[in-house]
Formats: sequence, C-alpha cells, structure tokens
Amino acid sequence: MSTTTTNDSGARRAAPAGERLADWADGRLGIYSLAKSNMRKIFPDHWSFMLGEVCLYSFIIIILTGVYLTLFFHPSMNEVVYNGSYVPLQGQLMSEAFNSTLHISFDVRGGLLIRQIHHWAALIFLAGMFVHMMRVFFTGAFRKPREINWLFGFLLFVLGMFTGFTGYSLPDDLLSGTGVRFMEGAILSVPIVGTYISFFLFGGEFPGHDFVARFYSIHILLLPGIMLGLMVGHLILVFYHKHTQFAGPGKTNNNVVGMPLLPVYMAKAGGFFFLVFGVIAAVAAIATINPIWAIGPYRSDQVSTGAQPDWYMGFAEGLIRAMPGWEINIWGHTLVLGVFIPLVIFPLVLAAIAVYPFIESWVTGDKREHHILDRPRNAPTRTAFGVAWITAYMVMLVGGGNDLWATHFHLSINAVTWFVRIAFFAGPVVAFVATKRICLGLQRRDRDKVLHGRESGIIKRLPHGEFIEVHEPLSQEQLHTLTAHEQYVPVEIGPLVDEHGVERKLKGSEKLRAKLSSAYYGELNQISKPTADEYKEITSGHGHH
Ligand code: HEM
Ligand code: HEM
Repeated sequence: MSTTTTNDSGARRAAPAGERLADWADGRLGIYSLAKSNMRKIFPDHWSFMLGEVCLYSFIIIILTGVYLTLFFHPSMNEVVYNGSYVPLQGQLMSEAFNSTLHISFDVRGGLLIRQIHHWAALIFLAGMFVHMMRVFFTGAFRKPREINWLFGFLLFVLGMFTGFTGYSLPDDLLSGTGVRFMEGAILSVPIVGTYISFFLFGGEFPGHDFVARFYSIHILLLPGIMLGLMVGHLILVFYHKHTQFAGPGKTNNNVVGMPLLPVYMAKAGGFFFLVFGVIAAVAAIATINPIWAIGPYRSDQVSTGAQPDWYMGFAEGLIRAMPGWEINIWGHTLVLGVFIPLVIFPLVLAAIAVYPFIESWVTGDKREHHILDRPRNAPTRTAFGVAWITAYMVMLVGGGNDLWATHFHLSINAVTWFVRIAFFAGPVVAFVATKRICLGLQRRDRDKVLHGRESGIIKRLPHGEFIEVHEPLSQEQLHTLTAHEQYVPVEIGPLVDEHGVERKLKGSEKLRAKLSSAYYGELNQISKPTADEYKEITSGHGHH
C-alpha cells in the first residue's frame, strides 16, 4: 500500500503544472465529474439562439463599464459651481451628480467612451431582450417545461427597463429630471397612497435632495443584484431543460441534435462576446448618446422640448401622451384619470404577454412537454396574438414621440395623437386578423408544396402543344420539416348529462375554453396537413401537375 502511494504521488509530481492544479481543484470541488457531465452537453444550432447570448454579453459589458463609472460618479444633489473644462457651462450652479458626469465626459481618461458604451449597451441589452422574448414567443419555446424560465426572463425584461430608467436619471440633467418628474406625476395620481409614496421616495417635496443617492443604490446594487440572480437561474434552467430545437430529420422530443458545448460552443461564445463588445464599442465611439452638456442641469421650473425617454420607456410615455386629460372630483379629492388609467394599463399590457403561456396551455388543454419548436405559421392564433401585442407596443412608442413625429413630418401634433388613440385599439385587431390570414395562407402553401412540389419557374411545351410548369419534388428533409408539426383537435365541452343521466350545469369557463380552443384549432383556423396517403396518391399517379 505504502509503495503505491509513493509511486502515485511521484507520478503526480511529474505531471504538468496545469494538470496538478486541476487535480487539486478536483479534490476540493469535484470539477472532473462536473465537467464530464456538462461539457459535452449538446446544443442545437439556429441563428436565433444567439439572441439570448446578445443579452448576456451586453449585460456583462454594462457591469464592467458601470463599475468604472462608479469610480468617478458622485451620487449627490449638493449644489456646486461648475469649473471643469466645458467652457459654456463654467460658473453655472448644478448638482454634484451632474458635475461629476460632466467630469467623466470631459476630464476622465476614456470617461466619455465608457459612459457611451454603458448607455449604448443598455439600449442594446433591452432591444436584445425584446427580440429574444419574441423568438421564444413565436416558436412556442415557452411551453412546458419552460414556463418558469419564461417568467424569469420576463422579470429580467421588466427589471431591465427600471434599471435603465434609474440609470439615465442619475446624471440629473434637464432631460432625465423631466423623466423623474413624469414618474412623480404618475405616482401622485395613485389614489390615497400616491402622495405618501412620492414623499417617501423623494424624501419630501419633489425633487428634494435625496433621489439621486437613492436611485444610485437601486441602480448599481439592488436591481442588478436581483437581475444577476435571475440570470443565473435562467441559464441554469436552460441547461437543465436542455435547449429546444427546430423540427428536422432525426430530431425528436426526446433527443437534442447539435454540437457539444466544449469545444464548439465555448469557442463560438467566446468569439461572439468580443464581437458584441466590439460592435457596441464601435457604435459608442461613433454615435453620441445623451450629450448632457448640451441639455444642461435639471431645474424643476424648466422643460426642454423634444424630450424623449430611452426607447424601452417610450411605450409608457405614449400611454400618457395619448390619454385624454380626464379628471374627476370625488369627495373633494381630485382623481387624475388621465394619468392613473395609463399607469394601470402599463402593467396590464406587459402582464398580457407574461401570462400567455398559461392561457395557451389552458385553452389547448395540452399538458405535455415540448422540445420541438413551432414554425410561427403553424400556430396562427399565437402568432397573431404576438403581432397584435407588438403592434400595440409600437403604436404607443409612436405616441411617446408624438412631438417628434409632428415636427419631423410636418404634421399636426393633434393628428398624431388621434392616430395613436385610434390605432391603439384598431391596430392590434387589424394586425391579428391579417397575421392569422397570412399564417393560414402560408400553411396552404406548405401543403401545396408537399403535394405538388416546388414551382420551378421552368415552362415546358409538351409534344401535343400543352404548356406546363415543371414542379420539382421536395427532398425528404424538406418534406419532413413541412409535415413534422402536430395538429390539434379543439377541446370540446364534456358530456351534457352527468353519470346519472341528469342534465349537467355548464360552467362559463368550460364554454369559454371550448370557444377559444376552436378559435385556435377549429375548422378554418388551421389547414390540415397532407397525410402520407394523400402524398402517395398524388405523387405516384402522374409526372406533372
Ligand atoms: C437578461 C436577459 C436574458 C438573458 C441573458 C437570457 C439568456 C438566454 C440564453 C443564453 C438562452 C439560450 C439561448 C437562446 O435560446 O437564445 C435563453 C433561453 C431562453 N430564454 Fe432567455 N435570456 C434573457 C431574457 C429572457 C426573456 C426576456 C425571456 C422571455 C420573456 C426569456 C425566455 C427564455 C426562454 C423560455 C428560453 C428557453 C428557450 C429554448 O430552450 O428554446 N429570456 N435565454
Ligand atoms: C441592467 C443593468 C443596467 C442598465 C440597463 C444601466 C443603464 C444605465 C444608463 C442608461 C445610464 C445613463 C448613462 C448616461 O448616459 O450618463 C446609467 C448610468 C450609470 N450606471 Fe448603469 N446600468 C446598469 C447597471 C449598472 C451597474 C451594475 C452599475 C455599477 C456597478 C452601473 C453604474 C452606473 C453609474 C455609476 C451611472 C451614472 C454615470 C453616468 O450617467 O454616466 N450601472 N446606467
């Protein structure tokens, strides 16, 4: 025994330093078995799966640049006189927060670039999340078992919006101060508790002396901390559930076809990180964002024209701008409905997309696991709902910039506002109907392609004079992809009499479910896909169509 031990440790000593270090870590952390079970994990490939990575990398860039900014930013509202190197503002009174952001922009080495990277990365982070969320939505990747991960993701999106808002409020410039004022107005519109919340948040009358310091802790600690936790959970769940894949030959609900995490995806991911960083840095180096020196310090008696929030908050701004300025008086208290109603609609619109997975699984009665993604056209009602939601969101984004639309396109601001009011209700309905029709049309085209082949555009003249277009048959792979989707049967109302033959009282929810289910999968709501028999009959009979 003792000889073996000596030999073993002798051999170990001769091993390369890296291996010895890995052995040391394995003895304490069990990294070998961990790596063995995870590093060869298979990851399917599709360009849209990079969107989650864009979110991850832009978040890392935000943290790296954010930490640099904390070294120079002073989260204080104490008034100081500016005497930095930006001449037009010299001698002006401003808060330390604004002063230090000017200092970062003009006097700290690389400061302006880092500030711009931080801001651009935030914009791209939220855009990345939006598009990633849509990819997950339109392909049905949120279905069982991924509903919790959908909610984790949704929370990340909402928290990201508020982290961005608290971030761009920090410099205390005239634009961001106007945004904070907007938020104060929204809080004040809440009946009974609004005033208390506002006083609590701002430490008294707006703007007070506290909000920058408070927003600062929320911005750099509280929200990013929660987001980091959620993100780790999100990625662990992606790993645990394994990634979904698009239908294709050999791909089933029980396997994952793709490349291993190590070395293929690690190498790709590493490269992609630098690509994302490079693109954001290039944009930040070229395009000015938030030039606070041109906007000036915040003063509560001033507002600049053309004031716009960052894009992800534009939707909330639009809701307020489009709403008529209604006010009512109850028992001597004014209720500002013009602000309060948008404040209520804002979370409702967001919640509609958050709870959608649960509504869909209730309507379809489908409780099975899904690891194969849907092509959006094969789920017309879901796709139509998604497009309707995006339409409402985009209409309100236009509403948030009604002044800019009016000035840029020489329109009347009232006309733009009225357009937004009408389009908020009509737009989603039109989008829903049109999308559904387009999806069904595409399903019909798929059916046609399977049965009759692809139109080649080649016209042939037959010996007896007839002209025909040659249809090329599809490959087996294409045939598989176009026919792999499942077709559901709508959920029906159960028996109308109970086990004793007595007429049963139908529940409203049962009726609603049957109605919705037939709207999803009933006649005229999906095109029946070709059966193997139909295919054989058509393809065996004649050579052309
Ligand atoms: C900080 C933000 C986020 C990060 C870093 C992130 C990261 C990722 C990554 C890397 C993947 C795997 C690759 C891919 O499918 O793209 C993924 C998948 C997923 N994400 Fe996100 N995500 C974020 C936000 C969101 C949001 C806003 C949602 C939806 C509301 C969401 C829902 C999902 C779901 C359901 C999956 C599993 C998809 C599948 O397996 O096909 N994520 N996420
Ligand atoms: C999802 C996370 C985050 C988002 C979306 C975000 C977004 C922003 C935005 C849009 C600004 C305004 C930048 C400007 O034009 O001046 C800002 C400022 C700032 N952020 Fe962040 N940030 C995030 C996380 C962080 C973290 C983790 C830190 C620190 C560790 C940080 C530190 C700062 C500081 C110090 C400022 C003020 C300086 C300045 O305005 O230039 N941020 N943030």
